[in-house]
Amino acid sequence: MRVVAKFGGTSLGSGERIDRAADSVAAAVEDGHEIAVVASAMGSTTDDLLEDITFETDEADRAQIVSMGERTSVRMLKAALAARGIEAQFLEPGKAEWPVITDEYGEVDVEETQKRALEIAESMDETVPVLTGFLAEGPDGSITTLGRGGSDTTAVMMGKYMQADEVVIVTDVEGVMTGDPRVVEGARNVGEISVDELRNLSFRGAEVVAPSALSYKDGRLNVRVVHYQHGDLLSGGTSIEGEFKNLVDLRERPLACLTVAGRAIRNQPGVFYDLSKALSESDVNVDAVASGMDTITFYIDEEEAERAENILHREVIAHDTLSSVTVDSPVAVVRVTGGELPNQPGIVNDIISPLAEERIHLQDVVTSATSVALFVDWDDREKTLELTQDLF
Ligand SMILES: Nc1ncnc2c1ncn2[C@@H]1O[C@H](COP(=O)(O)OP(=O)(O)O)[C@@H](O)[C@H]1O
Ligand SMILES: N[C@@H](CC(=O)OP(=O)(O)O)C(=O)O
Repeated sequence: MRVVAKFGGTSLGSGERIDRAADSVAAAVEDGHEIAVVASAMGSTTDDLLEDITFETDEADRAQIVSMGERTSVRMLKAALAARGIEAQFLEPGKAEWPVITDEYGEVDVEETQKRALEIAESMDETVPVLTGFLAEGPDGSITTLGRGGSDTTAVMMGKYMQADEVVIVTDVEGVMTGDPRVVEGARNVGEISVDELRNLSFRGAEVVAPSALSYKDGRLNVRVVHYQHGDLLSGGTSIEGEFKNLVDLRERPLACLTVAGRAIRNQPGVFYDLSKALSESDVNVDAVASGMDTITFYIDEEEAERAENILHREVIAHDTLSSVTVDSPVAVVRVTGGELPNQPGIVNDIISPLAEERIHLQDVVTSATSVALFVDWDDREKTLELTQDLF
């Protein structure tokens, strides 16, 4: 198997941990696998270096300084592998074989990176390449970075472009857990998770895999997260399933939009609970919820509209603070999913401006970490789809 193994800062936090990392790589190589290593900076080195920059610097000097973290790690790992009789070679920006090349805007030059990654892959039957994670090389040969947490991105990108079978992210947790084990009690390994689900979690703060890394996950590449104490790179942990896709998708069936109005409804948390409980007890499936200060809107399948209207009406009668329920249908929803939505300031504006220019009435815009849902009149669905097609 061809595997890219990424060791995060925590798994390289001491000499002992580096020894452990080298043992696991050596064991996999001895079992006949082709292994490439992507290394982060040891422990909190990146944070420490950034904290020490107390003076004015430009981006180029800053990148040079922080790069020392990863550049130290690859030397350590290469030497630790050599001590185990494993032929290894460290790679960093500036070396002829270095693969991660960016253009003048800091975007990865896919063609060049892919070409170089394949060249490295061809050498893997003889040597273990040990690459600095997080770092890239600009068109003028300068060092740049892929942003915080960028080693995960290096690893999945290299996995894809080296045509590896698997990327293993080695870290200080058993895998993707039901909650952050540093905070919640009794967190357990989820075992399997889809790439879309994990991207949502990552954009919402689960550091375990950097969200931008997952954009490189395609269907044929396995990505797994394992604990550094597990020892075996080739089993265990959490498996990340599926393929990352940029998608503009129209829900095929029309929705109805049911709006309950009431005084300062948003400040009455019990009211929202009562309304959704009533719907869920009657098995009404809610597609989306949008709330304003004095309204809560439920989007549900149009066929359920009359039943749901009656259910919500009973709640209006039962609550003094609620005044009415109204229904608007048919409504269409177009969902834009993917890209780097949360990292693109103004993206929602970019999505809705063309709709405004065409005088398409937007009933609601519901955003999540990785998607934007546009609720429009049913008759405007094709036009909305057309106007959002060219986003990616
Ligand atoms: N749902 C989650 N599952 C696993 N780890 C999580 C989750 N949410 C947050 N984390 C945190 O992510 C950390 C691992 O990410 P990070 O510190 O960046 O590791 P590394 O140094 O290996 O890159 C864990 O120590 C854990 O506290
Ligand atoms: N060392 C870099 C890159 C990185 O990905 O680190 P880690 O794998 O330890 O999260 C940072 O701290 O941002």
